[in-house]
Amino acid sequence: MTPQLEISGLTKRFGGLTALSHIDMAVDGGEMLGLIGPNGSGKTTLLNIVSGYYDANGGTLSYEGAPILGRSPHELARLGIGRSFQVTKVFRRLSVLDNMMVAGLSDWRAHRKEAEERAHAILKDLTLDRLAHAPASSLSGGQAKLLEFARIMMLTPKLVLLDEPFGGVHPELKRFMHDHIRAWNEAGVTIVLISHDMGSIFGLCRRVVTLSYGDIICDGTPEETRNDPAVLDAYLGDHHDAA
Ligand SMILES: Nc1ncnc2c1ncn2[C@@H]1O[C@H](COP(=O)(O)OP(=O)(O)OP(=O)(O)O)[C@@H](O)[C@H]1O
Repeated sequence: MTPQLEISGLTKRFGGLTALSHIDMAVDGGEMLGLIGPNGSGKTTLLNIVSGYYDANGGTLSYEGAPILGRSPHELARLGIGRSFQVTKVFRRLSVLDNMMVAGLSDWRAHRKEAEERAHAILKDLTLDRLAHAPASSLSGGQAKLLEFARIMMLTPKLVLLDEPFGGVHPELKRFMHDHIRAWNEAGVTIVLISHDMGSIFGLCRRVVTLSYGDIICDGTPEETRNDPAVLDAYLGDHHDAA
C-alpha cells in the first residue's frame, strides 16, 4: 500500500545550518503520529516543508503517490493537507464566522450557503457557535486555538499537521482538544502532532518520531520512545535545552 505521505532524503539548510538532514519517513493514512525532539531539532521546519511554506534543498516528498514538493500551501490545503501554527493565525478583524468562510470559500466545491451551514456545525461542535458574529479579536487565547482547529476542519482535511496546539492551554481545554483530535483520527483523518507536552504525545499517539539536530533518532511506539537511550540523551544531554 502506498503511504499517504512519503518523505525521502529531505534536506533543509539555512545558510550553514542543516536543519533537516536526509530525512526518510512514511506516514500511512489514518495514523496518529507524534513528532518530538528538543528545541531547534527541526520539527517545525519539517512541517513547514510538508505544508508548502518552505522549499527543501534536496529530497522528495509525495502525498497520495504524487510529488508535492514546491506546491503552494493553498494547493496543498485543497489536496487535503491542513495545519495549525505555533502562534495562532486568525484574522483578528473578521468575525469568527468570516474566519471560517475565508477557509471554506477557498474550496471551490463549497457554495456560500453550504459553507455557512458547515461553518456553523463545526463551530457548534467546538462550542464557538454563540461567538459566530463576534470579532476574532475578542476571543480568548484558548478560543482562538479552537477557531484555528475549526478552520482546519472547514476544508475536510485528510492529513492534519498540528504544531504545538496545547501551548498555553488550560488542562480542561486541553482535554477537550484531545477528544477532538481523537475523534478526527477515528473518522480516518491522519494526524501529525508536534508537542513538547509528553503527556499529550504519549496519551494520543501510537507512533512517535524523535528528531535531534535534523536527524531521526527514534521511530517507535510511545513505550519504545520513552526507553530509548538516544531520546533520553537528546533531551537530557547538556548539549540541548531540556524541553
Ligand atoms: N526561517 C529560518 N531561518 C533561519 N534558521 C531557521 C529558520 N527556521 C528554523 N531555523 C533553524 O532551524 C533549526 C530547526 O528549527 P525548527 O523551528 O524546525 O525546530 P523545532 O524542533 O521546531 O524547535 P522548537 O521546538 O523550538 O519549535 C533551528 O536551529 C532554527 O534556528
